[in-house]
Amino acid sequence: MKLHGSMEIRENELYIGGVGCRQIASEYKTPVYVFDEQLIIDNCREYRKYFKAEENGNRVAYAGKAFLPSYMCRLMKEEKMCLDVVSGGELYTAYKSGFPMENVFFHGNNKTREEVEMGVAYGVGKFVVDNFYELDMLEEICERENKVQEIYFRITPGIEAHTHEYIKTGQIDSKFGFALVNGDYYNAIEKLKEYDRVKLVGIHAHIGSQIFDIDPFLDEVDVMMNLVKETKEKYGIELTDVDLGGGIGVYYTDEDKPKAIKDFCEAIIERTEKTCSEIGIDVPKLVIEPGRSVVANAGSTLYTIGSIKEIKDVRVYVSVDGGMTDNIRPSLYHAGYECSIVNKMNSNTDNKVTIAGKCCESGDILISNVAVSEIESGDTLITTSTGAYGYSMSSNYNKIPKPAVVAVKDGKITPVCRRQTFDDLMELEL
Ligand SMILES: Cc1ncc(COP(=O)(O)O)c(C=O)c1O
Ligand SMILES: N[C@@H](CCCC[NH3+])C(=O)O
Repeated sequence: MKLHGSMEIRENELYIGGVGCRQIASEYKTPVYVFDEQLIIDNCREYRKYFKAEENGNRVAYAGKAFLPSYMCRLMKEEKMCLDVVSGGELYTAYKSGFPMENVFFHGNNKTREEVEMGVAYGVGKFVVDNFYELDMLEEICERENKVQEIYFRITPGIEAHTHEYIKTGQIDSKFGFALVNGDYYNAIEKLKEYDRVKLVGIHAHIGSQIFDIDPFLDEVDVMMNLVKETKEKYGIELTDVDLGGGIGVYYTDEDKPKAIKDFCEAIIERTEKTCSEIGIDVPKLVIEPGRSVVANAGSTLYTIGSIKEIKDVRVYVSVDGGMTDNIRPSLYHAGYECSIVNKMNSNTDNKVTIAGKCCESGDILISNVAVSEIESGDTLITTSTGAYGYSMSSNYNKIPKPAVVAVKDGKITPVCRRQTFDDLMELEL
């Protein structure tokens, strides 16, 4: 198992942020998500530095869909990050946490009237407008509220990225954005002539998630810069901002070969400058929206092992006290993970087992055929890289309460979210 960020082994036991994993498990019970705060901070600083946030005024917007308790909103504010939100719930969390609303990008392919009204009332920096329905509604609400709203158009650039079918977004057949091929982007620009409350200042695209190859991002840069030029020439509209979305892949298992944040940012900036100079336009302000690459490796999940079932000549099922309710990604995307027993870090064997969850679904398998040390019931198992799309996609299937979340740094544990109780699960019932 690869050690990320501040992880270290002391006398055969795994420590994160200077805290022993057994201590966390015993104080907070299991399952529990553990976040390495310093690693989140380091990732944000790396992004801001190499994306030239200070130097060029480019912006790095953390994609809150990956993990957004108010703890993250506060941390992102401290780290001078912007925020990408996609729903009223995320927007509300940011607002209540005191996140500066002018640094919020409001996404979503079907924002409701209530959400659009909320965004306008809170004063979000940019609406990333996805479709004609939203554009009309936003103009009408801004007119009523006597406000002017800066917007980006989300476009579908027609770029195929190599990633799981469910997390591709940039291809032509997509529910997101105004397509270029069918002329919808140009029709949307024409529509702006009738409107004076929405002000188009930029374009946005997002080609998918968990992408390792930089080339599709560079193709995206070219499409976007050419569109900036065309929009100016055809319509006289000066687009000052280009938002390239998120999607940079991370390490889950040794099959994944991610690019360093530095290399990714430098390649994007270099290509933008080159293309802009070739086609003769000013370099716009760039925005990127990383989610996974900010928090995935910083998060881990601790479980307690219960039943161990050996089916001779077939498989050994090792069941934990969580599963698809706290990590849906293996069932949904066949995502791979690594694991270890937290107090047997130096004693791995070749014995292969399958780590199963406790849900009433045969597909509730967290990791298949993984080699771990000798396992006993009661051991604490860690799965790493669960920081992105783990807690945020968790559910109460089988009426299983959501785990607690803690952050660790410099030997201290900070509670982030409390564990749900059975009473919480009945709270909505009338
Ligand atoms: C519009 C948009 N921006 C940013 C992201 C964040 O992507 P990732 O977590 O892969 O960096 C996503 C999710 O794929 C997205 O849909
Ligand atoms: N939730 C997905 C990624 C979707 C990204 C959001 N557009 C995952 O866990 O990989």
